[in-house]
Amino acid sequence: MNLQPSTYNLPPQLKVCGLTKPDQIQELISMKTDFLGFIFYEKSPRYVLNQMKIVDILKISHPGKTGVFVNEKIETVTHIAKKAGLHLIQLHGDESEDFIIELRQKLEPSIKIIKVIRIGNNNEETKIKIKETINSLISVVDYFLFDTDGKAFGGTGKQFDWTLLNEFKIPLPYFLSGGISEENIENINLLNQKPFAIDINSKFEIEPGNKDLKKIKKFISKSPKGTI
Ligand SMILES: O=C(O)c1ccccc1N[C@@H]1O[C@H](COP(=O)(O)O)[C@@H](O)[C@H]1O
Repeated sequence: MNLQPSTYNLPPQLKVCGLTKPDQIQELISMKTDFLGFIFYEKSPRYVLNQMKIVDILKISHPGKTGVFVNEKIETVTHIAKKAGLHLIQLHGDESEDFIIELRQKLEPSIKIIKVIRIGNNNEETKIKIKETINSLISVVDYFLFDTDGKAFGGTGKQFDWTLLNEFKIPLPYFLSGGISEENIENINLLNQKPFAIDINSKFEIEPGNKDLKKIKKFISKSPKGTI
């Protein structure tokens, strides 16, 4: 294969989020996507249950099926996790430490929890919020995910100032997210502590929930995963 010279490096793992089409999911699996993200938030234009049945998700054979929830009831999260055979739960709202502790008790022990920290403008207030959130959640989650704080809970297509992360020691592996695209990924080199995974979504779509597989393929082939 004739690879073009890469201008960026990628972390070891890739998550593609906002999936709604079974044929695209199969192709992403054959492209060795590590995490498949399904959005269980009714207000999202990528709400998976508008396009697929829960049993269709159950039938997908892949070890990184991730359910994205926003301020959902514990009973709903645990019910969907079981019915869809999820391996990871991504909490993308304002879920508290107590909520996560209770959720953890009710989930199958093998299910990992990703807690999203949404990041606003680069200022003192934001820094304090990030520090406090990290410290309060370190022992109750498996991964952090840093995304941009915007009007919507997620899928904003907007990037936050990644250099803000250099101000903290991040005590868990983390996913980097928020408007990641071919144009801005090279800024990953500015990060002192590299992400465990990147999470791509709206910048790789033809329309919400309809992924641009050619674009994703090109993105991965320009820089094999694990080059950082
Ligand atoms: O994509 C959505 O519609 C969505 C809705 C509610 C919560 C999370 C959502 N997606 C997550 O948002 C981030 C960033 O996406 P983008 O690259 O900025 O489009 C990603 O982690 C998705 O899991």
